[in-house]
Amino acid sequence: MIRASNLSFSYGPHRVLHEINLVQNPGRVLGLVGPNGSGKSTLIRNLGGSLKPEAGQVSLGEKDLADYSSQELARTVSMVVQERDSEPGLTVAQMVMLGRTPHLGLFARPGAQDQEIVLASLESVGAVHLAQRFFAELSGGEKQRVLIARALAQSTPYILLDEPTNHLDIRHQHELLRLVRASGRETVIVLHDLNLAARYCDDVALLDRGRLVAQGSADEILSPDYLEPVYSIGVHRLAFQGTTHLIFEPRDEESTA
Ligand SMILES: Nc1ncnc2c1ncn2[C@@H]1O[C@H](COP(=O)(O)OP(=O)(O)OP(=O)(O)O)[C@@H](O)[C@H]1O
Repeated sequence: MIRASNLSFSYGPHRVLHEINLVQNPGRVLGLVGPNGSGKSTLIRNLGGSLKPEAGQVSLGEKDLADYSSQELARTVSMVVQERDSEPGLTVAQMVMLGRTPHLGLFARPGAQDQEIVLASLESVGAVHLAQRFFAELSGGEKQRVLIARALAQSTPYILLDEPTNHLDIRHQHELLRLVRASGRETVIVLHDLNLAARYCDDVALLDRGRLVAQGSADEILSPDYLEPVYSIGVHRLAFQGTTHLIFEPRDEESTA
């Protein structure tokens, strides 16, 4: 279980998260959704410990995040965030091996088991053929899959993903989210695509301008009542083969229709 209690966060003087109370329940994939700038990336970084709350706290399982050592934290939670600066000169295999670092002793070299885990992680994202390529030279979608493989190789009970489907083609978007669900890890995932959230998240938390508007089952939250005021767009729901699909209608079109 991941829990944020009364979490507030500011960049300098600008408060961007206001007293967030959020729970990822065991075994349930939690999606974070909300318009641009609503605070999703900032929140997920607070949940993973790369940003520290200004007030309130985060706990992973029974333990407060602030009580984890950095190595213990790296064995507990992996994060996939938007890669800004690629590590120069690293091959894909070396990049994924970085995920094993928290499990190696001081000065220890990766062993056969680490190599196997790296290979299995690359296999699971369909990227074995890229193993000897330089990471920096990959396409956006290839890089994204390698970053997921690195997080899987980290073998943590918790995984946090910030827009992991960014850059991926439609088949890889679905494959990736299926894989994340099947990995059985406690998962929080930022998604812009509300239809992907409807299909792959059990629960959804909706953010708007740094505040948590609502949290509940995906079915409850991904509905016109919650989405229309936050996104200022018409929302319709359609059931197709047992899955909810959302159809969006810009307000301008509505008024000119
Ligand atoms: N490093 C930073 N320094 C100052 N302000 C920041 C920084 N990063 C984000 N912000 C601001 O914090 C607010 C929340 O940004 P955040 O990236 O968390 O939103 P988001 O919901 O992930 O947005 P998007 O959907 O556009 O990716 C925004 O107003 C943004 O401008």
